[in-house]
Amino acid sequence: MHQRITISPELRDWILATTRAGHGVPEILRRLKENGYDPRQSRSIVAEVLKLPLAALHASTGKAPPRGLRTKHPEAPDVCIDGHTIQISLSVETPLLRVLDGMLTGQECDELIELARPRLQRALTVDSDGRHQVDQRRTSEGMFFTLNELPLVGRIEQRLAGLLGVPVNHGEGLQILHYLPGQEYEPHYDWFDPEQAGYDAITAVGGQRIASVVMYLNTPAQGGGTAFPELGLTVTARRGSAVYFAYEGGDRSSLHAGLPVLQGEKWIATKWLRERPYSNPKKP
Ligand SMILES: O=C(O)CCC(=O)C(=O)O
Ligand SMILES: [Fe+2]
Repeated sequence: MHQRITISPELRDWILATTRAGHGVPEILRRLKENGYDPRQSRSIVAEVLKLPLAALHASTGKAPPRGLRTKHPEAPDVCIDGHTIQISLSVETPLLRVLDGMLTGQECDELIELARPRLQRALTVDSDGRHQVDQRRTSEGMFFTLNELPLVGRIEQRLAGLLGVPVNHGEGLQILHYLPGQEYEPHYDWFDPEQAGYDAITAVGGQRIASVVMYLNTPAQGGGTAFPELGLTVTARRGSAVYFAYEGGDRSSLHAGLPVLQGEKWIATKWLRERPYSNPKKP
């Protein structure tokens, strides 16, 4: 399991001393990079030690923080969209996170699984040049629906748009993932690292990702929850429920993982949202 990012007293002292000596954040980030620190982690560490909002550190990288749309965060107890009621059963403010019960009906879950099953392929991740690649950190199988590909997909996308106040075309195509026992998705961020070589290519259309919704299509017999190690929180994978989390400007507390399935299998549908229009919905 991934450890919470720990900041050694020496590193903390060095950051404070370097700041007091008159060096700015860009210089501190440059020196950390020279010393082998991952830039995304460095920004989080510096933000924490200097008590700066993480988004402020984007300025140090020469990349603008997201300036497009932001999601509206659903508020407890319930939200009703087109006659479908979703229960907000847990709310966290940092990171912005909501557990959504009844996001999908049991029948919608079953239908999504059956539509996806014949189209599954080894799930990929996006590499530093913006290309999709096989990755040992992600051992599940998956597939993507295009936007509004089928009436069921379109209905779910409309529901998410209503719930989060972001038009459907800000969404990437719905991704279905299937995990077998032992399979997992190791801790990661869904937002793109501005320091990453392929950042400009990945964000050229749609801009930065601002939020994710992971919808559980079945209840694994054991394991398979979504863990947020910075919070010490694991969201139970339960058929029809979902976890929504937002991370505008890059938020390291949104670190999360699909825990290994211990028994049975796990199916999820993930929707990633961008700050600007990303997809062209298929006309119904
Ligand atoms: O499998 C999970 O619970 C998390 C999936 C996830 O993080 C993703 O699809 O980005
Ligand atoms: Fe993720």
